[in-house]
Amino acid sequence: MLEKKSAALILEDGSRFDGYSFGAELPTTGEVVFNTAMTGYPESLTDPSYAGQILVLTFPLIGNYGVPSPERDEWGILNFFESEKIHIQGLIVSDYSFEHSHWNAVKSLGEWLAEQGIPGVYGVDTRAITKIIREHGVMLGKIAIEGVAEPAEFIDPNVENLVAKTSCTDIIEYGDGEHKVVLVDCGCKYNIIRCLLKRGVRVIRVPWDYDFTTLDYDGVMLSNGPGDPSLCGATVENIRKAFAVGKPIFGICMGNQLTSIAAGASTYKLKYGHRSHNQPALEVGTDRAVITSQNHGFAVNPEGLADGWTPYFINLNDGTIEGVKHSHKPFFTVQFHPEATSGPVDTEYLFDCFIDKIIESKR
Ligand SMILES: NC(=O)CC[C@H](N)C(=O)O
Repeated sequence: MLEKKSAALILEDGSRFDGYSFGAELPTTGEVVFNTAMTGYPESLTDPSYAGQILVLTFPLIGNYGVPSPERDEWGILNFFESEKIHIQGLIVSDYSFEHSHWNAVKSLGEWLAEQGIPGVYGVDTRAITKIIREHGVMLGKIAIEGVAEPAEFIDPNVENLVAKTSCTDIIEYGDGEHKVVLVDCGCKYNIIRCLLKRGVRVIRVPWDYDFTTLDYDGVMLSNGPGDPSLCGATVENIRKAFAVGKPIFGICMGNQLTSIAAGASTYKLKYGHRSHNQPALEVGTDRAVITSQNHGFAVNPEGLADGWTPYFINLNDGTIEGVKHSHKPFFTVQFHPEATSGPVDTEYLFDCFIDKIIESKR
């Protein structure tokens, strides 16, 4: 057992939660968000959409299965993580498991956080923190560590273009499948690439602001990504050009928000985000609901959507828009994660719909 060092999460409203440090002993500041999923911390921590955020996990027992091996698949993609590094700013848990056990674990969660310079706090009531955020709305926070100077100010990560910070900077190609899909990397999760590759796609991953309409492609995949969608004007311009090209477009999360903006809608910040594995979404015009994995703090206001565009899914908890689609063009998007990892795979069929649209549009 490590020697206990005190650490605390301090919220903008002055509330303070005292616990102990694990991971890197580096104070930090960021936007405090909560996720209610019971599993998937290796995937969540490496999801680039969490950039700038201090993540609070409501499920109490965390770290019990350690951190998986960094093995890669034939395309060079890490098998058990969603990107190359941890993207969260800090981690807050209730009951940290000092002793992990899993066939595939190569280290503990605390060691992994320490290695990557990310602080963690354990021994706090993460459900109490969540209740405060739900009442007050999303807040900034600081992690303070005993014996180390506290960050002077609360810093809001969303004023920066986090997509530009997490996107690739060069074009990367994966696979040799028959369908050429441009993947616009706004801070892409690896499972989007895996879901495309296993469906016979050659993936051409391009930076967030790259004018992909100059390339030869069969379809466009717009990825998830961190921060405020209204800061990604360059991507929105390129999506408008892609509307004119007319080839299939599929957007996920940030990709949904940017497509909706390109189609005339706007985005706003939710009181607190949707981050869990059990968000119910209704397919508009049907009786079919799907259980979805989500991780977003912004949402689409559909007012202003151009003719032909309609909401695709609606969140059954709060009625927010969970995607848009075009009535006669092969364009559709979702706010949730059909590539959920971890999380329910109910909506992975949407990748098949995308491939079907590509096949149809090639005819
Ligand atoms: N996962 C995502 O793509 C999130 C999109 C955006 N950053 C939001 O929080 O709403």
